[in-house]
Amino acid sequence: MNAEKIIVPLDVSDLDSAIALINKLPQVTFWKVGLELFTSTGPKILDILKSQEKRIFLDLKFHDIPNTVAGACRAAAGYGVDLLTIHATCGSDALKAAAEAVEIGAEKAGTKPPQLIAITLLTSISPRQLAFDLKIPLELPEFALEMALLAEKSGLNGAVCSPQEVQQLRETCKNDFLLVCPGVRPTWSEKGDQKRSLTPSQAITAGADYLVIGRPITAAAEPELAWNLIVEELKTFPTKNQRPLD
Ligand SMILES: O=c1ccn([C@@H]2O[C@H](COP(=O)(O)O)[C@@H](O)[C@H]2O)c(=O)[nH]1
Repeated sequence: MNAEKIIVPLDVSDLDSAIALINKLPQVTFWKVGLELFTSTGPKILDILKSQEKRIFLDLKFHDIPNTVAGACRAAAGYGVDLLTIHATCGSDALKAAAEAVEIGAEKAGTKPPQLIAITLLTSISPRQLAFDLKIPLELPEFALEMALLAEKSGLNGAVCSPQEVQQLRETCKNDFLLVCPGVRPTWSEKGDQKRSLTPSQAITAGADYLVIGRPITAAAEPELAWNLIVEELKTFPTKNQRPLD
């Protein structure tokens, strides 16, 4: 079912707004908790989502030295979430330490380890910014691919990439390497700060396992209508990669 491949971010600042959004969109089975909500309200939202049997993407995008990311991953794995993020640019030592830490943290908490996925390059970065701000001397698709391969080699379960790079990653990485795409924009929505978008059907056709779609749904005048339009669009595009998380 393609609707289950859509992850909606709870990009709000307080619990009441998060609960209101969850109640407004009961069809959503997979929610993302990110930096804003987790920093302002802590892990309470995870219990709320779990009590409603929702799947959870804890998108904290860890970026630090190996010892520190390992500690953070051990703690986050104890929450029993489905997906957890770390930046690939932490480097292989930190990625390996993080991959080991989620297993340890989950075992200690008696829960299933999250799938640890690496941010390859934020979808808000343009090729020009990669070259001139970040001074990375590679073409953007090559850099994203290298980051995904580093994550794969370091024992991670998948990567976060823009829909524009997902086909190349799908063709190069192992079949069971999860590819999660934010920066997805239906034709009728605004791009905002996203620089490397494709439409939901293009992203799925290119090989994305999951799409993260926020403002086109959550900031729409009628979020449920926006959700339905996206689900309708995806119905005509059978998925190549039927890989449920469990
Ligand atoms: O490279 C990345 C990594 C994470 N995100 C997150 O996805 C959502 C996208 O929200 P939209 O409203 O659909 O733009 C947001 O929570 C980001 O933190 C990303 O956009 N790009």
